[in-house]
Amino acid sequence: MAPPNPKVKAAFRAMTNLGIHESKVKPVLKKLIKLYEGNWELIEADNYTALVDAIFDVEDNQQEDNQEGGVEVEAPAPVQEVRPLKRLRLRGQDSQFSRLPTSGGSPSSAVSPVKTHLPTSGSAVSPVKTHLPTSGSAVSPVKTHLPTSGGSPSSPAVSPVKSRPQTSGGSPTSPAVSPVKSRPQTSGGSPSSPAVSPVKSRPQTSGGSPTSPAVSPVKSRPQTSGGSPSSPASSPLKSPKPRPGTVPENGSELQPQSPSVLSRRNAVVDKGKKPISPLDTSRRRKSISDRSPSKEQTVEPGTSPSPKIKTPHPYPFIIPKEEPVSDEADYEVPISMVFPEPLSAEEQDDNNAVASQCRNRNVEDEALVASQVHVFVRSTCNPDDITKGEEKVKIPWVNNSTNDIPPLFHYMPQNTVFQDAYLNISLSRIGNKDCCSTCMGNCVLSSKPCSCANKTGGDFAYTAQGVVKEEFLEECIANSRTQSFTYCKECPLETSKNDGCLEPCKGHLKRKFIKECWSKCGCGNHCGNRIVQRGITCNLQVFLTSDGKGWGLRTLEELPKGAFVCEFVGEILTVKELHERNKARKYTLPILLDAEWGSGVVKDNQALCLYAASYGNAARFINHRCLDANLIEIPVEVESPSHHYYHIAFFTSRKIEAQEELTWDYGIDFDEDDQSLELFKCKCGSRFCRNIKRTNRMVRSFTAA
Ligand SMILES: C[S@@+](CC[C@H](N)C(=O)[O-])C[C@H]1O[C@@H](n2cnc3c(N)ncnc32)[C@H](O)[C@@H]1O
Repeated sequence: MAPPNPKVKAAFRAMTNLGIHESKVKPVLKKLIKLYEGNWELIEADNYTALVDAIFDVEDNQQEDNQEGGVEVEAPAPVQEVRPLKRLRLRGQDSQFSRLPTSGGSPSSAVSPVKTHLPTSGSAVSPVKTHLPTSGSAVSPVKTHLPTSGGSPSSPAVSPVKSRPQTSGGSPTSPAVSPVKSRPQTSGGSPSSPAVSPVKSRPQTSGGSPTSPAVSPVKSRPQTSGGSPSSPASSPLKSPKPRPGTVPENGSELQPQSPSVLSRRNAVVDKGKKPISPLDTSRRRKSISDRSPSKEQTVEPGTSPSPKIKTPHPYPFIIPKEEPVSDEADYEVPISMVFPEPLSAEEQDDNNAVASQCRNRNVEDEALVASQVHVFVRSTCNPDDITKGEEKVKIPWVNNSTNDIPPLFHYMPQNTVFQDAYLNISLSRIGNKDCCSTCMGNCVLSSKPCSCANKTGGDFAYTAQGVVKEEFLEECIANSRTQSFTYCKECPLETSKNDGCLEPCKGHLKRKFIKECWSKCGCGNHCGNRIVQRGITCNLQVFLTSDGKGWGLRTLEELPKGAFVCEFVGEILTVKELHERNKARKYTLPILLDAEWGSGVVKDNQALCLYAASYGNAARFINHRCLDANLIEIPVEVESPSHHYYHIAFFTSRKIEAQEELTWDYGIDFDEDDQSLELFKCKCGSRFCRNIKRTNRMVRSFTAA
């Protein structure tokens, strides 16, 4: 028999000093060693906080289980024993994850007990108790079963916490927030930087208070038949009131822009273009009629073609490893988890610091990192599903080349108001022309276009097969390339800056809208004119790109031309909030929901944008490609009869092969001469790359001089 590991002995000793008996320590320690892949630094850090946490949670769970089953709970441990453990655990929670968002706006104390099962190296399944934020006080108990490392071929590595594949019963809730469309920017392209968000706003209502915390349902997700009452997906979009500037540093660097974007100086860039004045046409894109059929380099060598195939472990802390603790059989280790709520700017900083420290493994305060990492890992980095069960499909992530993990963010399946945005979505505002209340079944199969189709332009945008019609799609693509703009007399973006320096409107891209049927329509949820609102249905995967763009999103299945991939989801901000955020955090370039701004009906304080750095969905991982990207964004009207608020949906602009990276043209103008705007060095690889052209021009002019 191998001599006892001195680290194990030291751990026992430390626990004994805290009054915890060896018998309680041993099984938990064994699990922890596996969970942390034998990384003793994490276990020992902060006087064995992780171990104490786990032991404590085991006890908690045992007690809860006993209570649930009506069984007499064993006598509580002496107060002296328990207190120090509680403190340790609570301190960690308080530091970053204790306050949970609720749809009601106030930090919620309510949590949804969700049972998940931790993967184990053997066949045993470890039940893990998680506490998820709820949209209200409702609690939805959800049981999840994690595959064991040996059992599930789909598990690339053992994940500390496995969220269950979504289900009809409704997913656990997620912290509410709302997306906004911004553009990616940033110097150097941080792989950890979050994302972008599209959304569009509608003409504000004159009576509505822009600052009203009114909650409006933004996006319904009809397909979750069971619809958890606590699911934020079905709840209004009002988020709690986090402090302004809650964007993680790395997230703030990622805002892609499509419809419109802000520069660091708050200059508007539409479709990624440099601020353009009505008189300045020089910066507009030239129309290119033939789209390049070239495909992105997509398949990462050695990556799994589908989530079903086992891939090398992407995360260093979660891979079980042989450890000489004991030869006892694996057993269940319940661990309590509290999911985070939107973090304050400071907390975001802390989190980002933790994440980057984890990556670099070059930290000054290992103890701090270690004490936070286990919570972070459990709640955020499930390699089997970044959505935490919020979507109908799982979206795994893989990284076969480095130890990097995806950036910290809160997965959110639908846009949610950050604070002041007023959406004014109500059934009473949806008139007869705005819905097809007398329709039945599937509108798309009808020979006559319904009212919704009329609003789309006289015909349905979707075919009976559920893809965007060729003609409609081609028009959208052409519009995005030729860039036709409208201009405000007084642009909400400029006036909301409130800096005494009113600049002319930079222009807002004209777009073709799709109007989908919705709840006030007579048709059913299966109606073919309800595509975007059903959410993601294709198999996607987040992966670390091999060409320096950081993380990217790819499809694991072949997608036909015109197929819906995902919506751009993020926080819904007013442009005023956006400016405030930009003051607090430089380099943020959100996307504007500016479809109606040129009409003059949108007041400054009602103009909206989307911001996906902190809260968003899989779209935050979509990288930019100049001109011949394989996705096109199309604004989609679902629940709002005007274009004050709307959704931005990504559809394939051509057939896409399985394993191809999904890309979107952020609309960046690499000729940007605004010194305050830091753009990443484009590595899209397109032969139309605007950055390459710019570089070539610079070289030429340099040589000429
Ligand atoms: C919306 S995020 C996309 C996801 C991001 N790659 C990540 O790792 O989180 C936008 C950021 O990705 C990087 N990026 C996107 N497209 C790129 C490109 N074509 N070339 C270089 N970097 C790119 C830039 O850092 C940009 O700020």
